[in-house]
Amino acid sequence: MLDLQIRQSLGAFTLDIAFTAEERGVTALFGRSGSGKTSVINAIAGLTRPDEGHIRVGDTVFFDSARHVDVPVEKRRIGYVFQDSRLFPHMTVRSNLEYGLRRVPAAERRIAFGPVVDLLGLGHLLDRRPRGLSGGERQRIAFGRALLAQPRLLLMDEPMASLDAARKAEIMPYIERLRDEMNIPIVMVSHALDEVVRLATTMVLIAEGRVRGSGPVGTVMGRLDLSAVTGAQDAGAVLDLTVETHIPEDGLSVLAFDGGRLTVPQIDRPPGSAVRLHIHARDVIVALQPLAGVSLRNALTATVIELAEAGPSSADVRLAVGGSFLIARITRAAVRELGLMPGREVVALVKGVAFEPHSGGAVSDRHGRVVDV
Ligand SMILES: Nc1ncnc2c1ncn2[C@@H]1O[C@H](COP(=O)(O)OP(=O)(O)OP(=O)(O)O)[C@@H](O)[C@H]1O
Repeated sequence: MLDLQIRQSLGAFTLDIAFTAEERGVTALFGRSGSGKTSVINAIAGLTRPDEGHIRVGDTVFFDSARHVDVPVEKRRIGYVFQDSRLFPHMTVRSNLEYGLRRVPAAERRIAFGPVVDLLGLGHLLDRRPRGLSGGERQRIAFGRALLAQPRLLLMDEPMASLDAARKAEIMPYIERLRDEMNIPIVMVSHALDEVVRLATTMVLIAEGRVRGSGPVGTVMGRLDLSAVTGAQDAGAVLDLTVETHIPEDGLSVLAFDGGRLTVPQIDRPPGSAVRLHIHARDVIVALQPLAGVSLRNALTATVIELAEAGPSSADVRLAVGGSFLIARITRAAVRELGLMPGREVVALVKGVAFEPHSGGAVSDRHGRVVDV
């Protein structure tokens, strides 16, 4: 368990942050510029000192003001990856990587050079120098260097912010592999919702130095009160499903979760794989009963949980589907005409989904694409 509770005055700005997160996977600190995300990871790294509170990772206490614990930066064994890779330009890729390894006594090394090079696809780059490599390649080397320093925790501050969309698409699968195969907790700062939805296990939404919501991504994204913080354009829910079966003759895959099944264009992952879907509120339609004679295949039985205004003419409807949530953005006139209110059973029709692969294994080129279903 990652357990953080800190108060810290930074000039006129006050950071007052508390959250817990699973150690497994990626904890994403998400918020606008200036909300305090970097200040939180600087405190975790030990680069700054909170006025009070505690920072713990599992049994390891980095900071605890009540117990006068403040482990110095170099003893925390935290890997830090910045927006720009900060590699040594005069050294080869191999030497840059070995720099991480050499800082740890041989007896304490449990992450070895070869597997990290394989994991990050760096084998063909070892004799090159950082100059001339793409931004994505340099960032992969920075991940490798941080990993080889045998960290207890990996901090990533906007690791994709300086990359264009194509490079970002290239590097995301490597971050997924880090997440799924290395068994090191990762705390990542991001202000890009697509990154958070794709990579995060736990999402911590930060605004003005405070946590507005935290928990599993699907739970945080499914809250209507937070859609203004995440960005109204992006309102929508996240579902974690499992590939149940493929229907090759129709080019379809059937995905299952505790609220039912969704049929999507065939995806390149074996049955049993975990798949994450980002379902935008504008792609969900609400009906009072199952519709006959429509081309949409995906209809889920749902219960209205909550309604909120989303604009002069629109409303967001939060729907429970099994243990998961969907959000539908519809007109306020429709809310009135359908008599929608909390507790009402409805049918949620899903028009489109975006794939966000969320487990190890091969990543196909379909991932990340928005498709109509
Ligand atoms: N040492 C400091 N002294 C005074 N103000 C500070 C200090 N450190 C941070 N701040 C202020 O704290 C606020 C939060 O900064 P922080 O860099 O943590 O935000 P952020 O969410 O990471 O933003 P960005 O995405 O732009 O990096 C900002 O208003 C910043 O100016």
